[in-house]
Amino acid sequence: MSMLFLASGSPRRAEILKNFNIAFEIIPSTIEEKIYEGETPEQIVMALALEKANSIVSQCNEDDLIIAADTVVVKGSILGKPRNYDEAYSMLKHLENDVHEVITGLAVIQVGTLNKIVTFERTRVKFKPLSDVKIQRYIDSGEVWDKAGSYAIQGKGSAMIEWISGDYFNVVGLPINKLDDILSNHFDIELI
Ligand SMILES: Cc1cn([C@H]2C[C@H](O)[C@@H](COP(=O)(O)OP(=O)(O)OP(=O)(O)O)O2)c(=O)[nH]c1=O
Repeated sequence: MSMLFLASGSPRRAEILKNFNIAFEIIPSTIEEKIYEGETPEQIVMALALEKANSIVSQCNEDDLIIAADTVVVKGSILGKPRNYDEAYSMLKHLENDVHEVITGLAVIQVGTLNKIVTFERTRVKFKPLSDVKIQRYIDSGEVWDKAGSYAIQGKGSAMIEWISGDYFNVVGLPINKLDDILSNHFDIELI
């Protein structure tokens, strides 16, 4: 019997997929997220998503499908996860009172055939103005650490957001609307 695998250690990605009546297992990928020089954010997130998916192929069976994703925040440069307080502070300072993009690369591969679909989704997000004190308090809340761009739209970060344009779930890390199309059109799997 074929199985669906999510190659991710992100609890958010698993939560999004759990909304649906579809069985899946989690195998976190252990790839080193290296920097791809000279490539666009879209190329980078697609390459990383594919690399994450490929990294668990040896643990699956021929009929299985693997899903993986990679999310970055983009405003001029690419903002990944903050490594320390100063990085979190400068990311949030850079994002406040302006519009940025959240781009998620999505890869779905079929183990036996190595048939693969790799794509990306983009969501625009507008932050409201944030005082320095507010930024400090937000970092102190502890929410920033494992999040691209140092915020979580699904958490306290929601209070900093004026509007978004595009798929909300793409910001949280899994563009579910696009994943639904891929599973349905290419692999005969219906989420709904
Ligand atoms: C912008 C934003 C990002 N994020 C998260 C989603 C991703 O988990 C994380 C970006 O890091 P990723 O490297 O995409 O994913 P990950 O390392 O957490 O998990 P894995 O590679 O094992 O799948 O940022 C939020 O949860 N909320 C947000 O609003």
